[in-house]
Amino acid sequence: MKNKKTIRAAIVGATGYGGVELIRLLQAHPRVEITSVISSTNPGAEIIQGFPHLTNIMLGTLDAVDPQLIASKADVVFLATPAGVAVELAPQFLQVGLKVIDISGDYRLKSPELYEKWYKRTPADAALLEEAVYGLCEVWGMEVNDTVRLLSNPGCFPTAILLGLIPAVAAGWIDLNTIIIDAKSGVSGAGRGLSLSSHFAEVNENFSAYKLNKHQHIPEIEQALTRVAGKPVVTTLTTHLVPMNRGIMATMYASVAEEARTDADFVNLYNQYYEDRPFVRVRKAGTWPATKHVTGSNYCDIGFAVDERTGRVTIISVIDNVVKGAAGQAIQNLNLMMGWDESTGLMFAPMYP
Ligand SMILES: NC(=O)C1=CN([C@@H]2O[C@H](COP(=O)(O)OP(=O)(O)OC[C@H]3O[C@@H](n4cnc5c(N)ncnc54)[C@H](OP(=O)(O)O)[C@@H]3O)[C@@H](O)[C@H]2O)C=CC1
Ligand SMILES: CC(=O)N[C@@H](CCC(=O)OP(=O)(O)O)C(=O)O
Repeated sequence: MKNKKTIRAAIVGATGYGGVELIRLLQAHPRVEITSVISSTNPGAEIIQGFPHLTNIMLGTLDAVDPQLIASKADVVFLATPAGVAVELAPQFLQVGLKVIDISGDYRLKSPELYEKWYKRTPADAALLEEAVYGLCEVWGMEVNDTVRLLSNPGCFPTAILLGLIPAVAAGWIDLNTIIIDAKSGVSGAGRGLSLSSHFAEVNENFSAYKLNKHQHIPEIEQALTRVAGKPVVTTLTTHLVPMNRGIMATMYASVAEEARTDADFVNLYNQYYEDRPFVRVRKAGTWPATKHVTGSNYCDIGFAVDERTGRVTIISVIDNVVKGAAGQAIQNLNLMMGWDESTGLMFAPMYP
């Protein structure tokens, strides 16, 4: 597929938040044609029936989940489906020769036992878990190329958290035993399905913590940090739901090593680490990002505050969960798989206000 001028893409889960965002971004991508949008529950329906905002943009009807049909129409398939679905579907799509980009958590953990423990589901085939490439572009983008058949897109919280922590961990600037992560997400992170916890009256004017010490992103974060550090890393993550549609803010705390004394030290380190990476923006010392600074975009913005009094650093990292945390990063990975510039079709500014 490398350097092919254009490719044809199919989207499974096209009626969910991640899938609809893939439609929005891919329809404006200069080298991708969306040739199939797929629904397991409503094949045959017109896509604009449920999504009037796509009027005049996306025509046609939803296809069924039929690997042979999809392979006849597309080169690559995005899976924007709930946990457990890609375990079943990815092997079928690979079998018919499609490339697979999975935005669920099904292929992120290398250990089947860990997946079973944290997701409480049957894990994917161990050989496919081994084969899947974890596409955190700014860190392991060099592994994403035309040989990749199965690309596992990082989770929304892990994307913000890992981009915020990895340069400091790689440099040995923070004490690995002291990392605490406090993260907040807008409600779209929970998907489009109805549930009591995402009900307006439950979320509006409210701020709640959930899945304490049980969040499925904990092993994903630890797996990545362990890989970077070269020794086991464990961490505490508390996730919160905040009354907004999009956005994740991850606030990380850790004790700093002697050589990392000031905000400016961190700014320089991160600017070096992310040099030439178009989607990470490091804030100047003394200024910090807010979720609105990245809304609707593929950016991750990061800022720092070193406290000489406590010897700790606070790192703040923000993303749009549906873009950089899902559809945008998935397209960034597709660009790398295709040998295209990683920013192709993704260089739009955030929405403001
Ligand atoms: N929302 C977010 O910010 C992020 C989400 N993710 C992950 O991405 C995935 C999708 O998330 P999101 O879009 O929010 O979820 P949604 O619940 O909004 O959408 C999921 C879609 O999957 C489809 N689906 C459900 N079951 C099946 C099945 N058995 N076979 C095929 N399709 C099925 C449904 O469409 P239909 O009924 O029409 O088939 C549904 O619209 C999840 O794994 C999520 O954890 C990752 C990062 C961020
Ligand atoms: C607000 C909210 O509920 N967010 C979800 C994000 C889930 C997600 O994106 O799941 P995977 O990355 O594991 O696929 C959560 O915290 O579970």
